[in-house]
Amino acid sequence: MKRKKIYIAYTGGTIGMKKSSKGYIPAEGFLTQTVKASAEFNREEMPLFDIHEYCPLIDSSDMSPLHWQLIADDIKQKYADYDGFVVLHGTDTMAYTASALSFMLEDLTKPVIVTGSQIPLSQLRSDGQVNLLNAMYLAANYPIGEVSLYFNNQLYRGNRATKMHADGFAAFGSPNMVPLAKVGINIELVAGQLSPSISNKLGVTQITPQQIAVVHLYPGISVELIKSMMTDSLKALVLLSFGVGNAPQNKEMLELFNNATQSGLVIVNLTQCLQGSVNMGGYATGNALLNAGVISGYDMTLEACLTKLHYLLSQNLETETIRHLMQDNLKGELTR
Ligand SMILES: NC(=O)C[C@H](N)C(=O)O
Repeated sequence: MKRKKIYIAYTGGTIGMKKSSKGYIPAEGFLTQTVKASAEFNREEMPLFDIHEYCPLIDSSDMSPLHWQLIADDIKQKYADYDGFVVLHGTDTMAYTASALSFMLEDLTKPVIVTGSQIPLSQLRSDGQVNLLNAMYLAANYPIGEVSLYFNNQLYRGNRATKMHADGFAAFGSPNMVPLAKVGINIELVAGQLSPSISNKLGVTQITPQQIAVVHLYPGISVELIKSMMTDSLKALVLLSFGVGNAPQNKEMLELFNNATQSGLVIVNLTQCLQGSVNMGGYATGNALLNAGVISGYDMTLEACLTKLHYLLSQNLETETIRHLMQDNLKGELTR
């Protein structure tokens, strides 16, 4: 059988880093040489691959929407030449990039798997080798036509994943959705669907950086503080509320939200809880937000919500359309 071809977009992250006097920093050429020289990656059962090393390689804390655009455009340019794509990325903002790509890549039928590691390949006990090897293997043999995130034996939907552990190998979870696949002695497809037909056509929606505020409510939070964030250039505000979407019944705050939504600000209600969904009909404290024009983010992760807002706000859509689409399931990012 013809060996599949995988394109590896290597953007940076711990996986290819080396020690320096200031801590780990990206090391040019190191990962590419290591992987190319490794017998394991070149076994017959493995796909053929090309690695495109980005310049400069970055720690993912330095990622921005401009980088999401670079990665999406890169995949589009190479789309017809490869069977699948692996994006090597730092773990810190990996879930944001995976979510952003899931919205930006339109009519995707080939697998795009984002992965990385907690310990660099250059160090003892690195998780980089298994993560990359499995991601490449899955991209070649389990063509799930969506953006996913592979880490520690689990393949998650990209826009459902979130970083859960700062220093453990099980760095990611998907609190509101079962994984697409589990990797053990056998590979088990759970929610993942193999692409019924593969096409070489791919669309990319251009995104631009947007002014979006995130307010994490806490008992006694000052309304003045929230007000200070609501400048004229603000396009959207994500409210991280209590429980099923509740907020203090503070008249001044509700008035502030009401006036803001009436003048076109998109306010999305997400729960601070890691699992479960917003239901503003559950309590009077949530209902008051609904009456102030706040919309539900259902069970989206913050990463999915923020990147979806970037995606929609970049498209010259009417505010009402954005509000409507924010509450629709566009790429499997929410359950309703
Ligand atoms: N494990 C990692 O990759 C963390 C690193 N700081 C990054 O996100 O680039």
